[in-house]
Amino acid sequence: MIEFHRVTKTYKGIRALDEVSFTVPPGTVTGFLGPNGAGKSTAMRVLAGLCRPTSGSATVLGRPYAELERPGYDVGTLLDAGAAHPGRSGREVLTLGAMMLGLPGSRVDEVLELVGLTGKEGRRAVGGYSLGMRQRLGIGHALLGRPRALVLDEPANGLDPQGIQWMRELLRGLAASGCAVLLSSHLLYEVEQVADRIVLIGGGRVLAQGTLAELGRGRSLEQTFLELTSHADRSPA
Ligand SMILES: Nc1ncnc2c1ncn2[C@@H]1O[C@H](COP(=O)(O)OP(=O)(O)OP(=O)(O)O)[C@@H](O)[C@H]1O
Repeated sequence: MIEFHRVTKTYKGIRALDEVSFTVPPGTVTGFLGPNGAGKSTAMRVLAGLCRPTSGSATVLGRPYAELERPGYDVGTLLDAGAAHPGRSGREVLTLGAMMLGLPGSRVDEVLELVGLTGKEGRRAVGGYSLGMRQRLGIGHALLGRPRALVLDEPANGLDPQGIQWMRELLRGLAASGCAVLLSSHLLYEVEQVADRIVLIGGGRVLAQGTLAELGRGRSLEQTFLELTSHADRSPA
């Protein structure tokens, strides 16, 4: 379970998040949507312990990230596909991640297979990877510890149609095994295919949340998105 409880985050003069509350239940994929600058990445960074909320709490399995005893096994995150060192190979990036979690080398092979970076691709330097390959590596890194919650910031960017289909099946499979998946994306059609629930934010506030059917009431997700976000202004910090 992922839970945001009245999370506010202000930067100098900017209220990036304003009393944001929602949950991502286990066994679901929750699509996290909002226009550019809505606050999605900030919320995910707060959840992953990369920045502190000004007030409120964001928790995984009932605890803030910093208080998790085995964070790599509790929550996997992909927040920036460009974060891996460009001089390391994909296999080296995953090997370092596995070592930090105390996982055997066989888990690296499993994950390389899972994300389709086997053989030569796994041995290439990440600096030479396409965006789609970096996303696959980032998803693999997030999955190393078979976490019970997964936080993915725009993982479909750069994936080709096969890659998008692969990711859709992967996320549905993870949710079926009980994982709580929070997925941000601007690809509304894709979110419609994979998500059980939607949280829509704009101007740092939750504008709507619920199942696709509850939000849409017969409209497409795109129509709902455009209608609800057209007047979302940010309140002053
Ligand atoms: N480190 C920072 N310092 C100051 N302002 C920031 C910082 N990070 C984010 N912001 C501001 O917080 C607001 C929310 O940004 P955020 O990146 O969370 O939005 P987003 O929904 O992820 O956008 P996008 O869809 O464009 O990725 C924006 O106004 C942004 O400029």
